[in-house]
Amino acid sequence: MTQAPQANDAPLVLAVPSKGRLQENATAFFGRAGLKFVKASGERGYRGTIAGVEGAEVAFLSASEIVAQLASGAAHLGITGEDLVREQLSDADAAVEMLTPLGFGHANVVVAVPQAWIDVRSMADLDDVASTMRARHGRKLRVATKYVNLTRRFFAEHGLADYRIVESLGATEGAPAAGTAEIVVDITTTGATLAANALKVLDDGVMLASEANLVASTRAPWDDRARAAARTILSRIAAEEEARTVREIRARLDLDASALAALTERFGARLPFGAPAAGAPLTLHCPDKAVFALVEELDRKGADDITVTAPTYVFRRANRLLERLDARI
Ligand SMILES: Nc1ncnc2c1ncn2[C@@H]1O[C@H](COP(=O)(O)OP(=O)(O)OP(=O)(O)O)[C@@H](O)[C@H]1O
Ligand SMILES: O=P(O)(O)OC[C@H]1O[C@H](OP(=O)(O)OP(=O)(O)O)[C@H](O)[C@@H]1O
Ligand SMILES: [Mg+2]
Repeated sequence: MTQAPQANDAPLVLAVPSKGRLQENATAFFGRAGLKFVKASGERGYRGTIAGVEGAEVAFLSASEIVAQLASGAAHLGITGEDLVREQLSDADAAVEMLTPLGFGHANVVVAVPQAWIDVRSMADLDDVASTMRARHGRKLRVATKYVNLTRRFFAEHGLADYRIVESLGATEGAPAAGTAEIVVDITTTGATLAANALKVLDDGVMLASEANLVASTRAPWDDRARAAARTILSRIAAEEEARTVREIRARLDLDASALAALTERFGARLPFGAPAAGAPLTLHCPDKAVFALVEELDRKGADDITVTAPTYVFRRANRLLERLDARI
């Protein structure tokens, strides 16, 4: 049984991107879940709280610092890119639990070569280039990247060994033109930066398809107070997520139990409030994709006043996010 949270327990630390590509989307994401950040004044805005949530502190950090704080246990929960988790943590599966992808911050980590290399389309072709360079000129292929670990792993999987990494912490795509490397490994979304630098992605050169994730630390001090705050936060996030993908359908229609069961089964719907009493309206929750097919079926069965709404939140006892967290801490 869980104890009542103690006031002197450590609070939950939620790490949120404070700059860069993920910041705006992360704040909007929590906002939709009814979680509003309040910046602590006088602390230069690096710390804050969540309006109406006891026992939680917000740390505003860069996406990469968030990974470090989750790994050390200084933060309990954080939003960051999967690319950074995979790059920065060699023991990601032990240190953190990826609770859920968030549907924003999509970007691919890719191997890109000069467009002028018209015969080089695959990692196997690149391997040939690297071997030839080594044999003919005694030089190793230079790869500019900040994704050192992901690159080593991916190249090893493709049996490519004749290369050298040139660590790059900015303007990586410019390295081939500047003459500091032959090829690059970098992150891309639109491909505009690669194109502007006359680079192309190899056909099998997508190392990782990344997006922003809600990530939990297994090493943070999960006192009862932090657990209680996590419960509040994750139940709101799950309630918003469930609501976003569900439609509520109400209708005037009398069906017997077996017809109702067949209907819910066929459309992946639920009866959130059970079978209606005689004469009472029928209420269904169905996946948004199934809504019109279900409406048409209700119509065929003689229903009237079929009313479809999108709920704001659906709080359910079964919470996938909490279950994932509870399994790890
Ligand atoms: N087009 C993109 N380029 C880079 N990162 C992207 C892109 N789209 C989404 N991301 C995600 O955003 C994360 C943070 O990148 P961003 O460049 O915004 O951070 P930053 O705080 O500016 O850090 P840095 O100074 O190291 O770039 C990336 O690791 C990746 O997960
Ligand atoms: O495929 P695209 O849509 O063109 O995006 C890719 C570019 O965006 C990122 O840089 P960012 O703007 O974050 O600058 P940074 O290198 O200073 O992080 C990334 O490092 C690429 O250079
Ligand atoms: Mg950046």
